[in-house]
Amino acid sequence: MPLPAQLLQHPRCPAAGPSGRGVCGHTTARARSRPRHAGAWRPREVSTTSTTTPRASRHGGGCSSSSGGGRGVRSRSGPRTGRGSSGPSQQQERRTAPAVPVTPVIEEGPVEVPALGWMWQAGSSSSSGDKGDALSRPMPTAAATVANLYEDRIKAKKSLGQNFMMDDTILRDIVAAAGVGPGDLVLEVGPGTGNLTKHLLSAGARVTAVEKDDTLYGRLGQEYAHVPELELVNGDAVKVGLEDIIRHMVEQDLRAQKQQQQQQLGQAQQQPTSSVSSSSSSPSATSFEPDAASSPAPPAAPAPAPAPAPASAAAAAAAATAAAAATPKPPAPKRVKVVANLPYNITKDLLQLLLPLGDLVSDLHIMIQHEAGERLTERTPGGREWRAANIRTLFYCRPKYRFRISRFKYDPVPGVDGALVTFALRPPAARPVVPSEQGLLELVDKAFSERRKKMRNSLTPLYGSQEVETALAACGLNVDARAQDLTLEQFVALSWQLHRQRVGELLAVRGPRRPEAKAADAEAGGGRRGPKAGSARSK
Ligand SMILES: C[S@@+](CC[C@H](N)C(=O)[O-])C[C@H]1O[C@@H](n2cnc3c(N)ncnc32)[C@H](O)[C@@H]1O
Repeated sequence: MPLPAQLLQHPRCPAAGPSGRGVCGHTTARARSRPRHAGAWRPREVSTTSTTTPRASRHGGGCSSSSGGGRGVRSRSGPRTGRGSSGPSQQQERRTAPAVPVTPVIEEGPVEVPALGWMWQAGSSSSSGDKGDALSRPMPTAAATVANLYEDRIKAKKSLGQNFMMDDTILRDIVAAAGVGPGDLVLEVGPGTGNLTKHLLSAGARVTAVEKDDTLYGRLGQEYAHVPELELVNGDAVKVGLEDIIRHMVEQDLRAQKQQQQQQLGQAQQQPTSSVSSSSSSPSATSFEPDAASSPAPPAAPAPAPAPAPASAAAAAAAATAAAAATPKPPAPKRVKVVANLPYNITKDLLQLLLPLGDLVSDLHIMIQHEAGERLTERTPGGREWRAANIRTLFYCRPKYRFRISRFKYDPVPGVDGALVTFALRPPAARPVVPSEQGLLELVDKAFSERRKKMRNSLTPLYGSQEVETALAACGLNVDARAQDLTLEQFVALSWQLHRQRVGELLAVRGPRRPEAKAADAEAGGGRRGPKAGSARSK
């Protein structure tokens, strides 16, 4: 685990974990021998003085040993709009700040663990447009922010799956793989120390993050209090009502987009008006200039030409089209991206919650256990790893295994490696057509519940054995098939066939239906019909 030079393993650190690899990121004995911060992490204070030396910029707020009596990085930045004023020296500093890449500033000499909150100082918001300031400020590494937790004697909670990512390169890779860019809406589950959050924010996303741990939520809340791009929710992501939260994100953004569009329209309307009014105040001034120079008497202004009537209906249509093109389209709702280093114990529940939300969510990019990632992205039936979760996943999305992540990049070190997996969600209209989504999922769950049994036996609580055999045969499948032999398409065909058989039975009992009921049915079905029996051949 590469660490900044000054963040060597603390020899007595219990958090070094079983690996003993020094991933805890604690400070060296030298650094710790200095007066410990009253709290290495504090609510962010806004100082309007500019007294910071580069060294002091590493100190947390309130550290008695830091020059300027406050967090260097804060005092240096000056306020963002509405939060105090920046003195001339600060402005000068801002102008001259070199636009270096966002990398940790490694300094010589004794250092403290950098305080959390590397960039969200006044003037650093993406909305402020003042990037130079943010970029010139030291950014604590992911490892350092974790070390900061331990400095405050906060231990990682196993029950909450707290294995913090320690490698900024991986965090950047995740954000890049997720294609997060300016203006994107991102839901993060389990921000923890904010390690991933800060990379999402620095990519320009608006982030809503749900954290269950009260302590970590409290720390983030104070640190990012003045960051409008981040909204924090305290709660269990599985129970907090994620769908409502996501819907709210989309609606809020849509309102903001509409407001922005109206403002732009207002500005655009003002501009042509002023140019028209200036030209009308000195009509044809430019065109008459040469004549004015050669003749004392200005020529008479030509009579205004009558507005040309549209030569034809085609011209009128063209004019209407041009007018329509000039009218901006109303903004479209954005779909949300979910990016998270998930606690492994809630992966399954969260996927069940999020995969069906393809109308609101475009894709999930989640760090999960490597083995779980391999299983969920399996596409070939027949193996022991082919499960109900594969069918469900493929029904709702296209899963893709992106890259493996060594367990030694986390602290504490978990028992297994991680992986980044992407799930590109299908909007509801792009999913396979089935008689009932719930019915298909029940059929799949039941079929896999006793995977070693033949389906004509495992499905018996839902369907009779003969009924299943008939349906399998009608779909061109082996009547002895087991759940693990079938693809998603074959399950879809089977569910249609079973549905048809049931409807047929009902009709046989009730007798033929009246034509008007059939017509009503056809209308309700919207023309979306299932595949014909026999269209799904067994492999
Ligand atoms: C694996 S850590 C990831 C932390 C951080 N994002 C990182 O990459 O270092 C998982 C985070 O999820 C939080 N968490 C655990 N269970 C949760 C739940 N049910 N709802 C929301 N957050 C949860 C933990 O407190 C922890 O902060």
